[in-house]
Amino acid sequence: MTDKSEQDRVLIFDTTLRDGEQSPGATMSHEEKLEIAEMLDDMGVDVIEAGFPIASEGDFEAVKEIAVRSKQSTICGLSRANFKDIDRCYEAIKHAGSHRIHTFIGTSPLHRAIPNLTQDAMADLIHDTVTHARNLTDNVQWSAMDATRTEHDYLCRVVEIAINAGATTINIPDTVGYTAPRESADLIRMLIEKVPGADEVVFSTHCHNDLGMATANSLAAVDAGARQIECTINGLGERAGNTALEEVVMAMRVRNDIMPYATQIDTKKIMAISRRVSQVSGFPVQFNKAVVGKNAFAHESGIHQDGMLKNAETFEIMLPEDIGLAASSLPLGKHSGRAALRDKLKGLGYDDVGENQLKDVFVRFKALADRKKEVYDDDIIALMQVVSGDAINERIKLKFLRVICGTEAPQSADINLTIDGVDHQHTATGDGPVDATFNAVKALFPTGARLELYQVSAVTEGTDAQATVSVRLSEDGRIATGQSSDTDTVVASAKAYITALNRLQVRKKSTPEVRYTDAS
Ligand SMILES: CC(=O)SCCNC(=O)CCNC(=O)[C@H](O)C(C)(C)COP(=O)(O)OP(=O)(O)OC[C@H]1O[C@@H](n2cnc3c(N)ncnc32)[C@H](O)[C@@H]1OP(=O)(O)O
Ligand SMILES: CC(C)C(=O)C(=O)O
Ligand SMILES: [Mg+2]
Repeated sequence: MTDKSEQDRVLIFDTTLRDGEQSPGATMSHEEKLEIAEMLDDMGVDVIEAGFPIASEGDFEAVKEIAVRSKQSTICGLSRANFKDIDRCYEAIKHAGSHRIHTFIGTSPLHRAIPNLTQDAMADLIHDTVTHARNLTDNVQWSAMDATRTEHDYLCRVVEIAINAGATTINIPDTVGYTAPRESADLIRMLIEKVPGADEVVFSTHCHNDLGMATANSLAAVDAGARQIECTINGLGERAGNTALEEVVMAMRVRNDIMPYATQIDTKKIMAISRRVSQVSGFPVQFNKAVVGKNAFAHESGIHQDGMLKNAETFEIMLPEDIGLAASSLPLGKHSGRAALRDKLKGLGYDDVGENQLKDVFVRFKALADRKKEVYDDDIIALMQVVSGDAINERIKLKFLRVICGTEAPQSADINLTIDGVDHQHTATGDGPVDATFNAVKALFPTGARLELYQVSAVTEGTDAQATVSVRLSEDGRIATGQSSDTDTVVASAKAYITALNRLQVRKKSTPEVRYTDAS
């Protein structure tokens, strides 16, 4: 493999604050833009496109302040092909230690029709505007909007004009995400080969993701000679978005054997900025998004978890730490196996779980996982409590429970308990479904037990969370507590109440009479 210092440098041009912000609904506040710009600067982005200064007073002020505060990144602003835009852009970016004017115009037949310009008239406009920009600064980027749908001859002609007028970066955007990897590479290669002066400038690629090929198209362009990738955090941007920064950067890092290019991005900062951009833009990152998705380093299925526990390289091609993630995760769910459960129990401090107990908890875990999307740590702890509590005494067992509740009183509970091996059934009413359930239990197993405490807590997240119910009963100075977890709060309440009753029986010598003996 080539030494890093000898590898071709690919510049990372981030346009989260310009193209990214153009996504409907992604508008960021002034302070949020400053914060994101600072994070981009810190992570080593070469060029930050901070905004479109002519667009609004707010955009102008944001670009200006980002320029003032910039440390190492070049600060760039966008402008159309007219002097007014370019002047306004320069006013905003000139405060940066390193700044760039980015000017563009749509060169394809469809886009030439927007300002209604002939090929020649547009060529003249490009010459004049790039020259104007170059008179203001020596760092000028020119973009041929919709380049991938522009006639090749015309594209060569206007690229040459822009170079001769002083552009230092030539950007070849796939504005509507229309190209494909081979074509993307061929276009850049063709321009570099054919346009006089092409070797004097940096060719840049700016891809959109309408067909899901933005990352592939950008990397193909780099392979053909482009040395700047325009991208955004989380792929934010117009319509289906832009090339995602984290994807191209990590692709070149992970597959450096076949893409021997270097960037100066501190990849450990990827996760933090991804989360922040998601928060400030209000655009959630899809769970299975490459590199930064919630599931990108998570494995739920048993075979994968087993593999991961034996060697993480079996199912992961990059280290989570390399993108700033503490560790991979092995969330437990219905597809998980014993290996992951054992590992989880260990992690939770259950070091001495024997094979039989593991078997028992695994059966309960699978049953729970069938009812829940994800089984959380607290679910496992709750299961372990049930497993160890079960061994104590189970005179009373819950066999069946159905409650009727809602706005119309009275609420009722139809319960079937197995008491000392015999089934008993009773229906009771009460002030709410839990009260009705407790009344039904009391009717079947009458004791003098007093309810001292009833507490519900949602131990896991979501509407399918497990509720943990704690019940404390007292009788003749003796106290017993029961705790149970279930996705159904009333079921958890019944089980907790019964556990407490069972424990109370262990603590007293006499056993009460059972009032109802026949299950219906
Ligand atoms: C592919 C891209 O991402 S391009 C960037 C897109 N981003 C944006 O448009 C966001 C910021 N835009 C804005 O705030 C506004 O559109 C402004 C301030 C730039 C212009 O606003 P308005 O003057 O009201 O014009 P409007 O938006 O209605 O139309 C765009 C005008 O710019 C012209 N235009 C579009 N692109 C260019 C260009 N590259 N160079 C010169 N003129 C252009 C259009 O022909 C049209 O001109 P017309 O009004 O003479 O018909
Ligand atoms: C302004 C240009 C570079 C653009 O965003 C595009 O063509 O997609
Ligand atoms: Mg764009």
